[in-house]
Amino acid sequence: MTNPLRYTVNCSLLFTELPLLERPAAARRAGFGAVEFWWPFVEAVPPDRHVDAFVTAIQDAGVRLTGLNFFAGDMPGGDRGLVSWPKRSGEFRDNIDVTVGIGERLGCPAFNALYGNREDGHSASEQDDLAVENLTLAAEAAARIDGVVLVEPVSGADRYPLLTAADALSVIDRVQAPNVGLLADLYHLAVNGDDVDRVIAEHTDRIAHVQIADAPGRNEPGTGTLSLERQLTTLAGNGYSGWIGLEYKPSTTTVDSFGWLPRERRAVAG
Ligand SMILES: O=C(O)C(=O)CO
Repeated sequence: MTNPLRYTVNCSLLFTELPLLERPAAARRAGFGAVEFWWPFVEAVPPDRHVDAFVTAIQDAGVRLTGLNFFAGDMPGGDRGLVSWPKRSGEFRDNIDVTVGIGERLGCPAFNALYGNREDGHSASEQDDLAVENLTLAAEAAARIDGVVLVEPVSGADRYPLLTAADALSVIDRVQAPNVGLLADLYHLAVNGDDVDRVIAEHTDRIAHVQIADAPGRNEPGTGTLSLERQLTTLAGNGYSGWIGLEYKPSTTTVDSFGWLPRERRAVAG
């Protein structure tokens, strides 16, 4: 790839060969200077010692944390966030200060608030109204540390209602906070049938974070049919200067899966 973009390793999908706390150092050894994580604990409010161990692992590795997902429920079990869930909204609210607190300790600027699947017994509008309230609370907390809250269209979850960039942007418009932005995962958008080139052409200014994987397969770039190199170059040309999250499932070992990205381009300063 020949663009000036900055890459960050998603240590929830990469380096899963290793215990979670060893992954930041492994990313550093592979030549990267930045990592991102899905919520790294099993509960919304983990014990302080678990939070401290996570913070220390990142500090000791000498990498920066560029993104952290809020608690999103049981992800392996199919949950995709609590933001719009009436029954578990309290857990999301309790989690806001813990997540932003970790961000404050590590200088992390971006927090991904997965929206939540549709739930039986609650109307879509009830869930959407709750999501706006919760995203507003999250945005207020993140603003205290100049952070941004991300809203992400996701594929592969039958009852997750945000599939396209337009779906996420309509939520963001309702929240009306300046620090809520689109997480454009080029893999999820493409798999959901969105017109990724058009999203980039029309909405680069609303994209607060980008993630990539190739499709089909959600493996490293070059394993599928997506035009990731061209799309990242266009994003950069349109003024996107944020991080690119490598959020793919390595088709081989994690270290071998970085073959597509020359080592000298892995840890760009800044
Ligand atoms: O659930 C997923 O696949 C995600 O990308 C969450 O950030």
